[in-house]
Amino acid sequence: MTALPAAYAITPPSHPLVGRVSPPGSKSITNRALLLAALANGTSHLSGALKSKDTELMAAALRQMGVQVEEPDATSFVVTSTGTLQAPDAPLFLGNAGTATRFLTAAVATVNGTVVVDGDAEMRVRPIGPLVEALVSLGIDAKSPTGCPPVTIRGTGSFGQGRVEIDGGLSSQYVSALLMAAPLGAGPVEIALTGSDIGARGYVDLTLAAMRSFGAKVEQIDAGTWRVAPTGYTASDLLIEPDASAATYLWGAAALTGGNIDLGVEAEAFTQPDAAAQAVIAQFPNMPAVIDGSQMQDAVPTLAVLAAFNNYPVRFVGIANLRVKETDRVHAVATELSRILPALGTEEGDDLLVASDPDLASRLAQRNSVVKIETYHDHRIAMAFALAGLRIPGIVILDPACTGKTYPGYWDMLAGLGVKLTPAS
Ligand SMILES: O=C(O)C1=C[C@@H](OP(=O)(O)O)[C@@H](O)[C@H](O)C1
Ligand SMILES: C=C(OP(=O)(O)O)C(=O)O
Repeated sequence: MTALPAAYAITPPSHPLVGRVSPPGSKSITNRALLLAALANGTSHLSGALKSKDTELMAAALRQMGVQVEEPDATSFVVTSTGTLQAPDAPLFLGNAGTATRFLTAAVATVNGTVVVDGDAEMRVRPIGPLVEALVSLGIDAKSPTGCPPVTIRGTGSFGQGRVEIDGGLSSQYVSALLMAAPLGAGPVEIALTGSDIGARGYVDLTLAAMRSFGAKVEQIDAGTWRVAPTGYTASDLLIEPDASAATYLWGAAALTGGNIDLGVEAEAFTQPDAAAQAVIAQFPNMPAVIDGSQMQDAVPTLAVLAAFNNYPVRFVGIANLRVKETDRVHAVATELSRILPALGTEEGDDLLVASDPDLASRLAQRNSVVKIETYHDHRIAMAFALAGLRIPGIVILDPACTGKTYPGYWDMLAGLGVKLTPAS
């Protein structure tokens, strides 16, 4: 792959964006399927998969633990495993992949030996304490001195059994991580939510569906309790659906330019939570005055950029845990919107207020200045703010390569729709 420039200047297209674009495979499902295939005895074929930094980091970590992960083509993984992860001879480095980091932290408790789960500087400030405490309550020797990675897990080859409580308020990934490791328990494992509600529950549903595809038996006891049988996993073939969070940029690009982009899949067909954003985008430029982002968190940067052009101001609520994603997204979105126009985005507590202006594009059309969008190593800030560049001249996206976390082909996709991207610095 050729290296991307330090920045891209976007020229607003003079035409609506029209065409057929297949979004890449779902990050969430790919990283679940890679892990579950590695925990199964046999060979699993995963097709429609995402190949990006986050999934390559997961694949590399599994290879480090003795799992054979082959890549016959650009959208497939073939995973062959004995169903048992081996102790790696070096720490697992998972960059800023939240899914890989959290899911593996629980799964490596099944290793007979010591595993260190670590990430980059950003991951080292993303909390993992509640998951570590839950593992400790199961009798697992897990330590994270800072409450963030690195986490050191000294496994004895079993995941334990019995009841474990977890507060998933900061991240639903803690709950998914425990659920996915639970079929490897010495006996049944009961996972119960405590404390604050989990953010996007749809991700737990995604986890349960993936587990069942690989033969797990999960019983829902009540709204916040699951009992998982100690079945282990069975190798399976899986066709992974496209990424719903990636789809939000395409729905957004079509809405902002009055175009029509065919994704080859209807919003209703997705099982991922972010597909709910399509119904909100469909109302553009009359999106609601209050948008609850709690059940479509990764879509909030997309919706917030659209909101700048909406007919009415928008308040985003239910988004407190956007502060512990790749970057503090509440702050990043407010800051970068206000770089476009002072006070366009503001924070009020954990809410994000967008001072929408339906005339924003025409008001800024004559402006001759360049607005350099800081992207904080966050793929979603880069992808969402590129949408602003479809309407406003002078938008420059710094570090466009950061989209490689989940959508390496993002800029080629925009160029393919006729958007002019000029390398800049
Ligand atoms: O389970 C998953 O696949 C994900 C859960 C969400 O994170 P949190 O559970 O940390 O909110 C989401 O933001 C992330 O991109 C993917
Ligand atoms: C929050 C995200 O990722 P993760 O938590 O998996 O790093 C995301 O992709 O927007």
